[in-house]
Amino acid sequence: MYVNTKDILEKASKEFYAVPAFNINNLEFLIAILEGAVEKNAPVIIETSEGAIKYAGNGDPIRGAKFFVNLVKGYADTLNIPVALHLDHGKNLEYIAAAIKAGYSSVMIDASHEPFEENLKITKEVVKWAHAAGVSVEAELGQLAGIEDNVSAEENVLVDPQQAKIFVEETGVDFLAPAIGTSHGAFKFKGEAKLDFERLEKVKKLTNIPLVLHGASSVPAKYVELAEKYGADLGGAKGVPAEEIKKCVKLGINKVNTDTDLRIAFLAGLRKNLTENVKEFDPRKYFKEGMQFVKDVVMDRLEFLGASGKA
Ligand SMILES: O=C(COP(=O)(O)O)N(O)CCCCO
Ligand code: NA
Ligand SMILES: [Zn+2]
Repeated sequence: MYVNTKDILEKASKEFYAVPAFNINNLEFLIAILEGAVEKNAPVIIETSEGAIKYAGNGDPIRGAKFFVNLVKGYADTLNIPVALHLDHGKNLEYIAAAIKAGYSSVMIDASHEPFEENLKITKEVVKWAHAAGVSVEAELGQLAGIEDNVSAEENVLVDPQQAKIFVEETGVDFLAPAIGTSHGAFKFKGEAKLDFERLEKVKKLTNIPLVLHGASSVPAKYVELAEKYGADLGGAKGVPAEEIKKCVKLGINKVNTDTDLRIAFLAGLRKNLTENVKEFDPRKYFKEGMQFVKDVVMDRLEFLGASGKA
């Protein structure tokens, strides 16, 4: 069933588990994710970046947003697990408005690159709009490094826990993404993964709302190696070890954004299948292996985040 993101995350926050938010750009990833969540009897959040909406709407945000709401709601309403649709990294008010109007469960207003007061002001506006339409809101404090889609920043700016308390009280935001050292994309961390757990613990205590971990892909070596075996060049790819993410969940992270892991898994399956079936030209056949790998990553993540069986 199609639900509000807040309902999924409030439950997770109370019971200290996390729900993955998986990015999609097409039908194949959606099917793989939802079938994996059904198999694990788990809640799941589907999210689209503004770039995904632009892609699906061929440049028109209203068409793209409606496309994804109808696709996700249509599929979710035939399932017995809770499914939410979230706008990831909303920066452009035209896209945020299109998502709210189309019927997204929630939207992120990412004004984290603005000074604190500006971020607070913009977020307050979006919360008013979204709540009037029954849509929940995510915001970000601090900045992640890393480039992906139209989301980029030079270096990490870690969240200030005192600011987080004020921010949540003043804006009424439903869930918050505190920057604690992760970054987007397949090439995270210069050296070892370094997440600021003390900072995270303080933010949870001071805000007491569901928290979001961005840049949470683990970049599993087995799919990197398989993709490279069939011609990809992902040299130096590195992610957040699952154990580190599990520590974050224990400290109050409840939504775990995952995009890169699905991209690499699909790439590995697609390259493998195309190489091994040179006569195949039916996409329903040559996409299958990539979809299976995406489903495997989804089920593994639902398991280690503690979302399995929580539908
Ligand atoms: O935080 C994340 C996930 O990051 P990753 O999967 O790269 O670790 N996202 O918000 C999804 C990707 C951003 C724009 O495409
Ligand atoms: Na988000
Ligand atoms: Zn992100």
